[in-house]
Amino acid sequence: MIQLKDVSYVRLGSPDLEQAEQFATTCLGLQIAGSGKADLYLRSDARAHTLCYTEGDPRRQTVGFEVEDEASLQDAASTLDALGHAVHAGTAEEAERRKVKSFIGFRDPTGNHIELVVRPERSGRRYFASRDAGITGFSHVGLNSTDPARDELFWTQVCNARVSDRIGDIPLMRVNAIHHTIALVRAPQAGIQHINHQVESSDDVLRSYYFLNDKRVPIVFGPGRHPTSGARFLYFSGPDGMIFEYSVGVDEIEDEATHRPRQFGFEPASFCMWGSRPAGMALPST
Ligand SMILES: O=C(O)c1cccc(O)c1O
Ligand SMILES: [Fe+2]
Repeated sequence: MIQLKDVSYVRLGSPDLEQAEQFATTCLGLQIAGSGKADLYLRSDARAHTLCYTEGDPRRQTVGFEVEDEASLQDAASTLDALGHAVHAGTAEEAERRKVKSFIGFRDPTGNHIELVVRPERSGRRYFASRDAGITGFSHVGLNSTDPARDELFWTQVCNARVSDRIGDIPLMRVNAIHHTIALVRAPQAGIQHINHQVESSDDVLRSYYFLNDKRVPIVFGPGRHPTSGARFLYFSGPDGMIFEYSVGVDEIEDEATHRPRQFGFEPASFCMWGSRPAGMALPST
């Protein structure tokens, strides 16, 4: 069994790195952590980077998850290989570009690009936001799934994710005590459905709502509150149509051994207990 420790980073292709940098620094509130030939590194917490824009096709989207050590990585490679997933062993140069010791790449059953990494770098300097959005860190991703039931089995039975709750057939899955690190969302093709950063307080969520509105950044859902994790949230869209979420107050699962996933209906009230409706997001809006 592959044991995921945490989500590490997202890599997003973008045809326009300048526009991506502008959005990430002046709207989202990330910190530039440097740039390579065709890479823009961004920080949101103590890690050396949690988001990397790389020049290219915006359909190239990758999520990296941390595993314990080199031996776990080799075990993971064998497990995936035996299950018929083509495994790419990251080269030294590729690992350097990801600021990790080593990694492997593969595709989940939907075709999402996933990387497993060992020893992702942290920074000795504290994260210093380019705009004070109140970000405390990169926390979870929504992943497209062409078959959520099949993909839930992959993430839970092969990667040791645990289902915290379900909305319809969408599982919210954890890999540690945090309510969820991976949410699957039904979609016709692979891709990252949203990228979540935690913020410090509800005030930050609402402040950003007004700030982003002023900046003409499209708000696609919220401000609202998820009945599942309990988090107050705001979703808005960024470069290349990527959706970003701020949220605060995500529950932790107190007792790993006894927690049973709750089933919520696939309806608006399951996504927002305050009555906010998604606009331009693949969620039930009526
Ligand atoms: O936080 C949640 O519970 C949640 C629920 C549905 C969709 C999401 O993106 C979430 O983060
Ligand atoms: Fe989310």
